[in-house]
Amino acid sequence: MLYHSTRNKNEVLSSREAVLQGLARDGGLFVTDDLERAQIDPASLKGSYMDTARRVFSLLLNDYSKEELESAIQAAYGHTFSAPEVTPVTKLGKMHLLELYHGPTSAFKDVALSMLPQLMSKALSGTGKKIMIATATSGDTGKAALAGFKDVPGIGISVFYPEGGVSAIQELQMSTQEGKNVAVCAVKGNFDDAQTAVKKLFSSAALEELARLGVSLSSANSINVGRLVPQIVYYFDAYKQLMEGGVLRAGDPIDFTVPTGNFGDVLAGYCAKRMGLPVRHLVVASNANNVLTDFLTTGVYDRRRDLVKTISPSMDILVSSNLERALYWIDGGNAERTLERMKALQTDGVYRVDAELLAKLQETFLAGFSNDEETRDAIRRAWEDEGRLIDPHTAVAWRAAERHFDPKVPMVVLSTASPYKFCRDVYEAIWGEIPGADAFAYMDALRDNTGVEPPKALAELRTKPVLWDDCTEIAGVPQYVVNAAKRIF
Ligand SMILES: N[C@@H](CCOP(=O)(O)O)C(=O)O
Repeated sequence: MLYHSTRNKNEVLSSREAVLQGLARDGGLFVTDDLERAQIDPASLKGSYMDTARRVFSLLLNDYSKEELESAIQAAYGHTFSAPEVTPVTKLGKMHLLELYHGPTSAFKDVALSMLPQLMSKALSGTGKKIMIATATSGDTGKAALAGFKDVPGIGISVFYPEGGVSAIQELQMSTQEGKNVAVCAVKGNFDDAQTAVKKLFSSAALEELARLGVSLSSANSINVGRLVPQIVYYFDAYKQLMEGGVLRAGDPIDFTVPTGNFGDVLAGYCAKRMGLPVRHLVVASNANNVLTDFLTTGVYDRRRDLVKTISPSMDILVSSNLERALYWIDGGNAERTLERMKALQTDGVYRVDAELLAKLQETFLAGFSNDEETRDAIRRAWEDEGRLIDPHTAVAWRAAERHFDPKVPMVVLSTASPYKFCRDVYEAIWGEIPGADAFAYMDALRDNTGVEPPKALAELRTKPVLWDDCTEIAGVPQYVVNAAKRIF
């Protein structure tokens, strides 16, 4: 399987090269034109999560050897997830919940970020190369990337998160990170600023400075194809679990609702569809930063608005990077038009797609958004009516799913994080404020009121020393990465 940029087809890379490089030189994202050749018959889905992973990886990452993939899969999923199914499907009222938060850092990012370090290490092996990873996070990717890459030989990682723009627990997860090859820094700006700064690194003087140190740059965000591929697995695996549970038969349609920020997770569902999974609709669920709902309704992508801080901070994003891949594919693989749109987004902050392309997008992608009040209401209803404790991002998705639910087609809501990452907002949504309480008092109160135990790694944060309190202006991101590389290598 070969990969090239969404913005031009001239630079062609193998999957291991694309994984190592992260982002194309022209700023585009790596895509393959051969998804339709990578078919998986739903009737053939059986066995464990690792069996499903083997199927998907051997098709999309076929320049890795069978032995390399096997050892990566064992390391990623053999013992790191607390659920035997890795990503179990459970019930939430008349819908299904795909629980993606049983990994080491309690967010769906663990599924891919347990695998990406394996893929990078194997691609690096024997080359003598060193890699510096720069990652922007609105809360979840950062910690999962730090945990995944901690002390991986030949690889360093720096993570940038918006100051005051993540939950207290998310910030502590990152600021207490140990490891000789890591760096964690808040930025004076929002996630979009951080992500733009990281993307610009790939065509900046910092790239040359890193090269002089013998270091190449890469990314652990979902712009890296090595993040996207592992996320395709759980769509197939959810379908398999529903077949095994007698909810559907091979070939029956299925709908998914995905809480969406950078569009990587929902795009993985779209890839699964193109690979033969009978996905009918993918509901794109947003919070008050509803740029995607507007786009999928009107065809106008307009980021010229203020970013709103919400109780679902991981989705506080206005530039959804992976939409670029969806547009490339759905527009028939047209790199020129993708480039034009992305240029317009960069220079004018807006682009429009024509009615034909909008109609094609709407065949698969539906949309819906919730403000914070509606999100709190959904968290409370999930607990009081269904006995399920859900995090704010899952609550946003559940509300959007309710709006698009069709009783004839199973609806799977992606549950992307443990409610304990957002214990204050989750508790307050159900029982109201505890005056003067800190995040851990809310964690305890949530456990006492629900009987649901917090993940051990989150509970242990209360005694961990803070190791990182760096903060930089956005303009300081390149130098921070270079300095981190000098320290690490
Ligand atoms: N929601 C993300 C933002 C980055 O998304 P990614 O999937 O591209 O890494 C986060 O929690 O950091």
